[in-house]
Amino acid sequence: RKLIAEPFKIKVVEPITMTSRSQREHAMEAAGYNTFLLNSRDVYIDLLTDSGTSAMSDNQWAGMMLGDEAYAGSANFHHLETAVREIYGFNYVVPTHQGRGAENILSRIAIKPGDWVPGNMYFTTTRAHQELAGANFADVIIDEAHDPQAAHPFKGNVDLNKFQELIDRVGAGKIPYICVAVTVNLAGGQPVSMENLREVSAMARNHGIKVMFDATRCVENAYFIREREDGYQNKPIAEILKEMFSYGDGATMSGKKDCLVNIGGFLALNDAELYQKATQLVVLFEGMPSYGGLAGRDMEAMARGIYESVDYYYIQHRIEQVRYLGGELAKAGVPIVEPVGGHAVFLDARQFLPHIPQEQFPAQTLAAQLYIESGVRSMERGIVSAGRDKNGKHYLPKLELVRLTIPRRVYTYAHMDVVAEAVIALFEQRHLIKGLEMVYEPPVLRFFTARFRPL
Ligand SMILES: CC1=C(O)/C(=C\N=C(/C)C(=O)O)C(COP(=O)(O)O)=CN1
Repeated sequence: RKLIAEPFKIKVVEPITMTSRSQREHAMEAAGYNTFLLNSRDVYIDLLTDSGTSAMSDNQWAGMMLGDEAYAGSANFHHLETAVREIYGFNYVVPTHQGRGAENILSRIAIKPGDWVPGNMYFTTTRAHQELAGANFADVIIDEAHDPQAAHPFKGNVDLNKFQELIDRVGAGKIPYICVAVTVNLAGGQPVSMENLREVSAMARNHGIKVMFDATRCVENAYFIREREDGYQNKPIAEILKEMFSYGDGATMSGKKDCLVNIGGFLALNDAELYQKATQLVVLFEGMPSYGGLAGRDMEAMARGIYESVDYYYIQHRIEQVRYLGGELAKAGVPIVEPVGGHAVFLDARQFLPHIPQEQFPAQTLAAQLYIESGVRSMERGIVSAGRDKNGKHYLPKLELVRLTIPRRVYTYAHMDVVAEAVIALFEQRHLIKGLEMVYEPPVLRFFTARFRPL
């Protein structure tokens, strides 16, 4: 594969340092074998998340100097509003401090206790806010999404039969909206096809059910449509994105991913009445509707990031770099989720460590061991992230994954090679790896602060 050179040159660098194995063993033990609890200074290559960890451009940094910090009516808010209207096509924008700020508001204004919210697989904070507002989450993603080896080109697709079955079972009146994530993080950064969006939108609208996107990685989704769907081969990314969102009524957005900022998000809506309800709540949780918990400079950086994110050469490099890492691992026989997703390579911890039962947290174990081996930080996306159901039983997800999440415009191919070498070295000695037991379990979103020790 001919490497696609970075479509940027480096102007500022942030030195990174390598630690010794004994330093890493002590750091991992002190962090309770939870990579979320490691200190950044002890991490060599940080693949914990692509959220808020991307590099801003000189254009965005210039925007930071143009912060209109007026409490109300900031010029930067109007820039953000214009960018959302132009690029995503939604009428109204409510800025929030990040994605979950928007999820909180959407859930509270749209959900009544006892409602059902179907979605293409769950995401942790999204489902938490839906359940907090009294909804039941229903997974309506196609079966292939739960099979790490299924090579379906659009594993994020909604299974229309599952959606219809839910409507028949609970009634459309109990379903305020369907949440369509583009891409699907926990399935492995998997996209939804335009055809599926069209069909989901038609079915939802026939029943008076709204379509709300989780737009967090929507540009990556647009790239996969351009690459894999007939009729979209040479369409500009911005045009594909606009069509995607034309099938929905709004979106929650974590700007910390595809808007290329370190903090920021928004709730976008088309319905004036819903927007009015959102403005009544945003003042309670985030701030005035014209800043929503963000400084003017942050809104400016996000507005500029929205325009930059639809540049073909930027997104082509981003996706191909992730795919390069996946390819290096697959070539060495390391089990990964196929096809390689948009923002990360997901190691299949079940196949990597078949001798470790799910109750001994194989993905948590693998992430901890990879850090000790190499200083590379990754994230557990398995039974620990899935948490417990209302009756206190562990959810037992089919996907027990370790996510190697690639920040945007931060690492080079040399870093990808170092990561691949480390994972392959660990794979060759995988039979020596032992499981973990959980010694501290928080009640909500336990994966952030849970602690473990080796068995
Ligand atoms: C698909 C999706 C996400 O991936 C997401 C946050 N993701 C994180 C933090 C991640 O590491 O994947 C959020 C929440 O966004 P927030 O971290 O509050 O800006 C919503 N939807």
